[in-house]
Amino acid sequence: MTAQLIDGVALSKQVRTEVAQRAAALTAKGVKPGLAVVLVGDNQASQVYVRNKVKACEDAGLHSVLEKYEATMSEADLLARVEALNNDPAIHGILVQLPLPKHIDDHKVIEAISPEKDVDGFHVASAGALMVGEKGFKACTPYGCMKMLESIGMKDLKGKHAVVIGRSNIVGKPMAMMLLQANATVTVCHSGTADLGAMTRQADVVVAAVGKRNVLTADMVKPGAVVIDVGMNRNDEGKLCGDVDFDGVKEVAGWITPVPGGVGPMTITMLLVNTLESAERAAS
Ligand SMILES: Nc1nc(=O)c2c([nH]1)NC[C@@H]1CN(c3ccc(C(=O)N[C@@H](CCC(=O)O)C(=O)O)cc3)C=[N+]21
Repeated sequence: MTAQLIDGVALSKQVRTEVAQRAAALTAKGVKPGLAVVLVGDNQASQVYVRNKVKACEDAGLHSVLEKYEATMSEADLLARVEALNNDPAIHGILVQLPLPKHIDDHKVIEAISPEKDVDGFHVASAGALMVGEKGFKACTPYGCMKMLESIGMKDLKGKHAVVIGRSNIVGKPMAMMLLQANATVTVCHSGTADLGAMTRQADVVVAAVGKRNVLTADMVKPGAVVIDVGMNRNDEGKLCGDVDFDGVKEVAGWITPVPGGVGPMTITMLLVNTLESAERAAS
């Protein structure tokens, strides 16, 4: 193995300690940061993620509320709950867990969240703010990836070429914008890209965010490159794995993030950071 590991658990611990200190200071001033997590339906994976988020809040001294609803909940009822949370002064962040049941329009629900409480960074106003370099909540997963780069001395990416694989609204697109903001030269690849390997072999930083195993293999990586794996898949044995062929790529890359223990924990960490900052803004 030539690559060094970027440990998302260790980095999370560091950042969450800071969050806990700032949350305690704010609480002492009478404002306890609060996150509301809304879960509709009984998606197994969602139950686990949501529990992890609530536990992370508790550990950092944030107030959290978990609202669970039946899969049959109407869209109108969900929109009414979001509106109530928008108006609840004890709540500084609102997260509506995706995916939502099919009869509910997720776009409509996300747009109903007040941008001041959109700690997921999914609202059009948050995406727009990122696009034009204004203040707004950054989507937690790409934000966590940027923190990981910062942790290895790559806060400024001037002169570096970053290749993002994937163009989703929640990871690929905001990731590209954040890398651009950090002065990288950015290429976004996707299912319509003719020769993915030709692109990734030029990259100093590769971010894989497709949701498919082995999208990035050793032959596609420039020696010494930084490889960030956003994927969350199951292999044939049912084990959690990313989009990157970790065993192959770790022999070529300079740095690599593991799955599990990489981007996932950082996503939750940045959710705490956003919630804390929302509360700090509300208190000032
Ligand atoms: N409104 C909304 N916001 C989200 O941020 C959101 C969402 N909906 N829907 C689902 C996805 C998924 N997601 C994860 C976050 C952390 C881990 C995580 O911590 N994973 C651990 C392992 C967990 C395990 O063992 O299963 C790791 O990678 O080490 C996973 C998945 C947030 N999501």
